[in-house]
Amino acid sequence: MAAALQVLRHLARAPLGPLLWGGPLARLASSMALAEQARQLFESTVGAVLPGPMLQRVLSLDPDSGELKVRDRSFQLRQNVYLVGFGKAVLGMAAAAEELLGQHLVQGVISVPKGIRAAMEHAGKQEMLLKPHSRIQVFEGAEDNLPDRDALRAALAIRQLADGLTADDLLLVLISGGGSALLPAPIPPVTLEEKQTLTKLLAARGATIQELNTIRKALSQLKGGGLAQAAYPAQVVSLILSDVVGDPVEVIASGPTVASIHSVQDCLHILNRYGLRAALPRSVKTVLARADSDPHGPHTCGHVLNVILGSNALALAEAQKQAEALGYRAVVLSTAIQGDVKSVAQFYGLLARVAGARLALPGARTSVEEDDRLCELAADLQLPDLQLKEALEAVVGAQGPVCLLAGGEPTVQLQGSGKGGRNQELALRVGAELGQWPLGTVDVLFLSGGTDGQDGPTEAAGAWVRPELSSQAAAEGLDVATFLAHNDSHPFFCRFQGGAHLLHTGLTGTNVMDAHFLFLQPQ
Ligand SMILES: Nc1ncnc2c1ncn2[C@@H]1O[C@H](COP(=O)(O)OP(=O)(O)OP(=O)(O)O)[C@@H](O)[C@H]1O
Ligand SMILES: O=C(O)[C@H](O)CO
Repeated sequence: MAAALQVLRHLARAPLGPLLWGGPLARLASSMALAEQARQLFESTVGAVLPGPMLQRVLSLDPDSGELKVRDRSFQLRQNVYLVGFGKAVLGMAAAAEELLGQHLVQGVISVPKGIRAAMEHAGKQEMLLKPHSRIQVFEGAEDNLPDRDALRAALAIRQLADGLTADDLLLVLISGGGSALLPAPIPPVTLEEKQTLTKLLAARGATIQELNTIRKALSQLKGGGLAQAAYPAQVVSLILSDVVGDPVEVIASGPTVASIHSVQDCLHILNRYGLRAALPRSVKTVLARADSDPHGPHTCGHVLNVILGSNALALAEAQKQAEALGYRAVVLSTAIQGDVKSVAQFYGLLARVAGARLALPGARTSVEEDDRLCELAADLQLPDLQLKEALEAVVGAQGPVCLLAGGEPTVQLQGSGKGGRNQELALRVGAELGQWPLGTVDVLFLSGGTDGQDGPTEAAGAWVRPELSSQAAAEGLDVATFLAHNDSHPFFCRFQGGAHLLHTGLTGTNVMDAHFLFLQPQ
């Protein structure tokens, strides 16, 4: 038995090859190899968007002249640089920035997720950590991605630093996903607890990140351009790692260095849409009413340079390269996957069916109804960059294993009080969909993972599934539909096959939304 396991482990690490196809042991080994490759591909995807290298691609400093280049703009440094930052990837970004700026950096304050330093130390990721005598003060907070007292303290320290700057100073702002929860500074009389409750309710009812952050901006001193305003007249350079589809700088971390263009009416529409307008606390009503009659109007941000450092597209481009190196025909389907997780799961389920049929028998077609239904599902999701036709054409011409890659952030409308995250819920739903179709002679694996390494309030990054999921779960006494009805994907995957389908990376120190991989391999 031990020897057989050794063989399987070896096969799991070995590149895919025709040797692995055919026969029951070979099928098991092939299945393990596929899962192992999916994990490795996910790691490479994350590796492509680690903060340090991304920052170094955009920033350079001439040590003799003190000229800082940010893409094609130059800034003269004379020990006049201050730094603030907030987000899941900001610790590594700050470490890289401090190294580059040297003596020019006077002082910094960053707000990063609770436990991130210990996690990076534990993982031996020294490049993500600040040096012992760093000039940057670190606050850890926002446990489970919710604004808390620690994050509030960090936000106040950041505001104080920004308030004290002069026209001779340069403020470097490091921004990444998760920044909204790490920079809470509610406008009085709104309290932190009230803001937290409203954010939680909006998220649970399926509000998009654009909607959520429109409300956050209206209730915050620092979001929606407030930080840039506080730093004026200093020059401000914001370096932004995008975790939002389309990289909109006004949405990422609620745009603290981008003037908000939203009106109170926009906020009221959103609150109406999610049935929250009637129950608003008095403080929120007061702040919204005041904003309507604000004589200063919106903040202006002419003194700011906002630069996107990296995004999901960069990560998937690397995944595509790696998958091709492993012998797959790889296609990036979309980097803008959004919409309800149920619709997204139906789309992937049917895509596997349609693509699998074409891969098994290149001349054959699935039924016209199935093709039409797939197009309908795709149209409902409104994915601006979807390469569906190209992907299906690539499948027909592949004559071997195929990997379809996508990225984005589906939305979960919470119905139950269960524990889970977008990625585990999506994987579970796709697993259930795959079980409905006869996939014949094609091996299928679907993986969904959050590039930050934390899927919702769980320790897993995501999960992977195969078409046998529902039947194998039933054999263990686990009913997929029941877990789904309670949004309980995490306990499901913890129990199913002893947790073997969970994707565990620990906090990665970066954050460019989620990655979805669909592997199709002829047997
Ligand atoms: N039980 C659950 N099942 C499925 N999804 C859940 C569950 N609980 C929370 N979620 C979803 O998890 C998401 C929050 O997770 P997470 O903290 O990973 O967010 P995030 O979007 O990655 O954060 P950020 O964008 O700020 O980096 C929300 O979209 C929420 O709907
Ligand atoms: O922090 C936030 O607002 C989200 O992660 C989107 O950037």
